Amino acid sequence: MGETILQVANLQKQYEQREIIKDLSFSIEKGEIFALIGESGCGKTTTLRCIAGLEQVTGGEVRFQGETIIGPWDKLIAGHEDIKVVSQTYDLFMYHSVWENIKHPLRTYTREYQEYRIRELLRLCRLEGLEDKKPENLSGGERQRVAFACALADDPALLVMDEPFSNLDIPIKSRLRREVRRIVKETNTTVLFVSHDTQDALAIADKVGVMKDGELIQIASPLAIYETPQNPYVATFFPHANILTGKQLTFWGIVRPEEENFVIRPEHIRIVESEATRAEIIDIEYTGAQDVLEVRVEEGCHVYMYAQVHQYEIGDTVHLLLQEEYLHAFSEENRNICMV
Ligand SMILES: Nc1ncnc2c1ncn2[C@@H]1O[C@H](COP(=O)(O)OP(=O)(O)OP(=O)(O)O)[C@@H](O)[C@H]1O
Repeated sequence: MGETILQVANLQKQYEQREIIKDLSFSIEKGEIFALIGESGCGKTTTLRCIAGLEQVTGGEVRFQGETIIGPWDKLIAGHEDIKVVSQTYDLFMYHSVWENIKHPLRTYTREYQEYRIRELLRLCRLEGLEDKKPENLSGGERQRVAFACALADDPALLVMDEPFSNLDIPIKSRLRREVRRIVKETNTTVLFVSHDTQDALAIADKVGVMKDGELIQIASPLAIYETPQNPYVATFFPHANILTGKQLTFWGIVRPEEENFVIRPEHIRIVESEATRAEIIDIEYTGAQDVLEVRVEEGCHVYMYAQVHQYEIGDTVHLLLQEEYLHAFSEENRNICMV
């Protein structure tokens, strides 16, 4: 077990009598990347702001490096000097060079240290050659890296990022996610970030917390969140999840308690040559690398699965194999927590 750097205990936050954060508890260890994911409006940004000391909490406590975080009502300058927040808009000085931007958080250090540290950050964030440019003339991905360099400059104990990849195109996003993880691990920085994109969380987090209506409904590794979601809500946060009842599993000859609910991922349903379960393809979505098939097994029982592109047509009859070893059952008390 590593050293716990942040502990959130029974956090609550109300705005005008409305409960936004109900009762939130989790902790982060030093060097860990923690992703908070959830639908729009579920309270992710509010949680980040409470943790960073930018909002007054209504109840509970945030402890950072063993000390209680003080809210803005009790502090002249809101926030904590060892927690750096990177906002969705990056907050850069658009008319000053990249060099000047990174120098700003280092202004209290000696000139020699500033030079050394800026060069190190330019290398780390792959910004060499861009130091004289102004952010207004950079691409979205480059701006994001500058914001990241600025946030890391003063070596914060905790980096808090709100939707860090939301304004980026998909190819840039995927590369930047890998870069962020590399930099964070290289510098042993602790990161808490929020996203509504589950791919962000799977790609870079060590631990994921899924939020729903101001509560955390599961905290686990990306693998466990994907493979053993606690309830249908978490399961369907990832595309094309198949939620099946025990009764529907009998179409595949699988015998399980009829009233139980299960999830099976699309990659674990396959088309086979043998006379297995018959089904009809009712829709096909071309995604480039593969086709997503929607297949009707029986009236009221449709599943999603993946196939090679342009191999099938709508109306084709196929035989399906469901890999039973990948079936995951929801417990009774969690089975009804679904997406609305
Ligand atoms: N200062 C405020 N005063 C009143 N209500 C607020 C305030 N800030 C946020 N809220 C409300 O709290 C709820 C949660 O907002 P929050 O920004 O935390 O959600 P979020 O999960 O980060 O959403 P998104 O993914 O869309 O950014 C929303 O209904 C929002 O309208």
